[in-house]
Amino acid sequence: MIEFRSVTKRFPDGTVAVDDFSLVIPARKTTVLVGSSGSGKTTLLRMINRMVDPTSGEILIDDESVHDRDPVKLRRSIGYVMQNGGLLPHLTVIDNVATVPVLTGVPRQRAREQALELLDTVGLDRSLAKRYPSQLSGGQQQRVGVARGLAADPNILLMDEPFGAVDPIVRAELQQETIRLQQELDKTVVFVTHDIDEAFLLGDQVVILEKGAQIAQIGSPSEITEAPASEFVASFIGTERGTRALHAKRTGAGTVLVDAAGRTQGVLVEGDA
Ligand SMILES: Nc1ncnc2c1ncn2[C@@H]1O[C@H](COP(=O)(O)OP(=O)(O)OP(=O)(O)O)[C@@H](O)[C@H]1O
Repeated sequence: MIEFRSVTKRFPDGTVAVDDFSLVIPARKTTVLVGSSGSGKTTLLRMINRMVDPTSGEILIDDESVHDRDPVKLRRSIGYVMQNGGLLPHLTVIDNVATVPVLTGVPRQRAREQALELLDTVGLDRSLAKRYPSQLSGGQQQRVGVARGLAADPNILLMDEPFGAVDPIVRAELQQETIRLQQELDKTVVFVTHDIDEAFLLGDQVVILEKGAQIAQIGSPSEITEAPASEFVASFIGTERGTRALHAKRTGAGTVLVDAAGRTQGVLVEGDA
């Protein structure tokens, strides 16, 4: 479990990126922080692994303040996946994945074997292991980024707009892979995005943020769609535009619920009555 207690971050230039933020992030679930650009999502994420330290307040992991942890060790024990994959351009795929384990003392050969297994986990062919990041597609680079984030077998995985830079089809593939990985690996995932559809697809808990990381609403995707807490949330999730309005559609396989764009959102379970 990760807990933010009244956390504020004021940068030296006076910008208050996060203003008195409190949140409990349950273990082994995916929590998505979603909000428009500049709402403080990245700053929140980076305070978990101490890439950024709060000005005031506390962040606890399993009831222990991160402030009492060595920042380097803490950072290596938490997986972090960045938007551009965060790969080191001068290292091959396999060495990119093996870097953190080697730094923490795993023998190089063992770390490389584990790295190959991780390529399987994220759905990459092992034949890519010797390539450099520039020789991969954007989607492949993101998968390597995820493998890298998982390399230290962390309990916590932080993902910062990891699929922001890939095309919509690859993005959808990566989202499905993320769902599969989460079921398989059972990590505490904190995922940042500005895409509400991605948030609803991946999040067990979705936190909608306004400027200064003010929480506009927090809940499961269905709790939020069924009862948006404010005009802001309603317009953010698009209910006003009607894009999320569901209607029933009969198909050969039964009745499904589709949204305004024609995407299937669920299957209607019909009772006997
Ligand atoms: N090092 C810094 N110094 C000064 N201000 C900063 C710094 N880093 C971030 N900020 C400011 O803090 C606010 C929140 O930034 P942050 O990157 O956390 O937002 P975000 O929600 O992740 O945005 P985006 O989706 O654009 O990445 C912004 O106004 C940003 O300009």
